[in-house]
Amino acid sequence: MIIDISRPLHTKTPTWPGDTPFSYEVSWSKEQSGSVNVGKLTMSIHTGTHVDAPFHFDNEGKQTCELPLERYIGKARVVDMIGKQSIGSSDFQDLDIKGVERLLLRTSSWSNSEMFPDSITYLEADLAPYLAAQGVQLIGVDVPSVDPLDSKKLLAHHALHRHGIHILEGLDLEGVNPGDYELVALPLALIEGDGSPVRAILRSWKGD
Ligand SMILES: Nc1ccccc1C(=O)C[C@H](N)C(=O)O
Ligand SMILES: [Zn+2]
Ligand SMILES: [Zn+2]
Repeated sequence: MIIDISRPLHTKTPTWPGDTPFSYEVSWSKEQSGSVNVGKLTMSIHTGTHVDAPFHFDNEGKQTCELPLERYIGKARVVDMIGKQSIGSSDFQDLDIKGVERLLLRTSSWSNSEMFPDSITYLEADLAPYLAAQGVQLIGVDVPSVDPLDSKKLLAHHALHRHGIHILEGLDLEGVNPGDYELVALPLALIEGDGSPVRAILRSWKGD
């Protein structure tokens, strides 16, 4: 069974304040072309469910096509982090995540999916070295950013990047039970890019 953990993209999908609104239109209709409807898509890369490429926050960082695909496909653990203002290494005291390569955090802090949130559960800068020591290589969150929404320094983004942890944002983890799954969330083959929208799905893990 496939669990779709992507947010739907349509004109009501909230965008980062000030960023490009989402739009899809048939720019060349079947009547006009004589054969097909042809669509045109305009959106920010950071709308809905997406990956951040390091170039998003580092001019020297890797762009989308340079992202290693194996990070975005494989065994992943969903953990419950509901009701926290922020998440640091101490929040993992009672959890054993040793050897978990892909970690998805269910914060449930984006309550109204039709509105951009006012505040979200964010990651503390001390989390990245802790996660890296456990073997984590990809972190996924159910909110638009791993940092506080008003952050300019993006401490969590930079710390995760320094520790080789890739970032997946804007997941929909409502109703997903904690546990192990297979994750697929592949970025597009954009030659240039500061990230990419993804179709993110989970499948039940069928054993190692
Ligand atoms: N789309 C934006 C427009 C303007 C300023 C920031 C953004 C971001 O998306 C940054 C965010 N920290 C992010 O997680 O990727
Ligand atoms: Zn982003
Ligand atoms: Zn980000």
